[in-house]
Amino acid sequence: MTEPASLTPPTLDDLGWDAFFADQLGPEDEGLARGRVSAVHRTRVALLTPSGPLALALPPRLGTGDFAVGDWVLAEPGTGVLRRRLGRRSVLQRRTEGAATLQPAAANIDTLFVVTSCNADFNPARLERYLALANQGDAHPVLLLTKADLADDPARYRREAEALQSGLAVVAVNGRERAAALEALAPWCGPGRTVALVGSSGVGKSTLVNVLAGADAAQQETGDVRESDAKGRHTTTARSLHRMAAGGWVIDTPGMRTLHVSDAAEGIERLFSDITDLAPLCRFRDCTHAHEPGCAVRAAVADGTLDPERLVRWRKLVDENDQNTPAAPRPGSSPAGRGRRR
Ligand SMILES: Nc1nc2c(ncn2[C@@H]2O[C@H](COP(=O)(O)OP(=O)(O)OP(=O)(O)O)[C@@H](O)[C@H]2O)c(=O)[nH]1
Ligand SMILES: [Zn+2]
Repeated sequence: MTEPASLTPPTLDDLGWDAFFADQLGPEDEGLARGRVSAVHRTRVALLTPSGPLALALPPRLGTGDFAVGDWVLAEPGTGVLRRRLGRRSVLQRRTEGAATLQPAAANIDTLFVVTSCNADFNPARLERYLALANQGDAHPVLLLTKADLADDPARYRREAEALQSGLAVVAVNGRERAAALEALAPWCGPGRTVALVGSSGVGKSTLVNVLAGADAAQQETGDVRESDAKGRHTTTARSLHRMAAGGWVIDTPGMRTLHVSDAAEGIERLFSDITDLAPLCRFRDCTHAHEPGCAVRAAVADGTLDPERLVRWRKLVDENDQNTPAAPRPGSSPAGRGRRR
């Protein structure tokens, strides 16, 4: 009799180990356990390794906040004592209220599924924030449209979604139709691949995680558990890595709903490449595309090739990002001189 897949420890390849991580090893790392962070709790970090689960033993000075689900670490076999965390290929991070530094939420993700339903939840400005986050963290975004079955004109949502970022893959998916959903998402979910889901409450993320990860996700938090909370709050703060039926891994990412962009200038630039690609054609090199003569961006709005609302949203997001991103100290500027009036 063969063991159920969920009881067989994954191989390194299964876990997503590849040359990017192998290249970070030196001779001194010989014999260390290579583990992938499967859950980050307030006081502990859980690993998956080819020899089974392992609890990471952290030195006293290190909090669990330095780790993200999906991270790769080297630890002493047996004791689980941390040696070091490996460099990340991608990371989703955000600044939480009052925090000075960015908090990593998930690491080494290949694909970020940005989930929205085809109804009032569909909000370009919010979706653009998620896309900027994915771009900035080097995770490839894919937009998932749920509840197309309930929409009068699902094609309209698809058109609007495709216009959010050049080349963006948009997939209509209904988690209540298991086989079709698995097939639609298969390109991103195979062995060694890691996906994460973001989107607002009620769009169908839990339903999709359950479809993708089946029994593995059911052991953890489910929509049922959360619904039992009368105030609609999450009953857990942990994020975790679930093995998908297709061989890859899915990270559910609670706590990434209210999204304030910061430190995401490059992600925003990629998102709005239709605007940023035009900027070099403006007469002034530092054109703000607001009032300057010879502005190629406003010309594109005038001739109908650029949606004026998109320009408004771009400006808002850039401003928000500037406000939330602590300015790097400029050479030669003293703190006292910075805010001075002339
Ligand atoms: N008709 C239809 N219903 C859907 C679809 N996707 C999800 N639902 C339903 O929408 C409701 C919300 O789905 P959830 O998976 O709990 O949504 P969620 O995004 O996880 O929400 P939170 O748990 O609050 O984060 C459930 O009743 C699902 O059955 C879809 O494509 N079509
Ligand atoms: Zn301009």
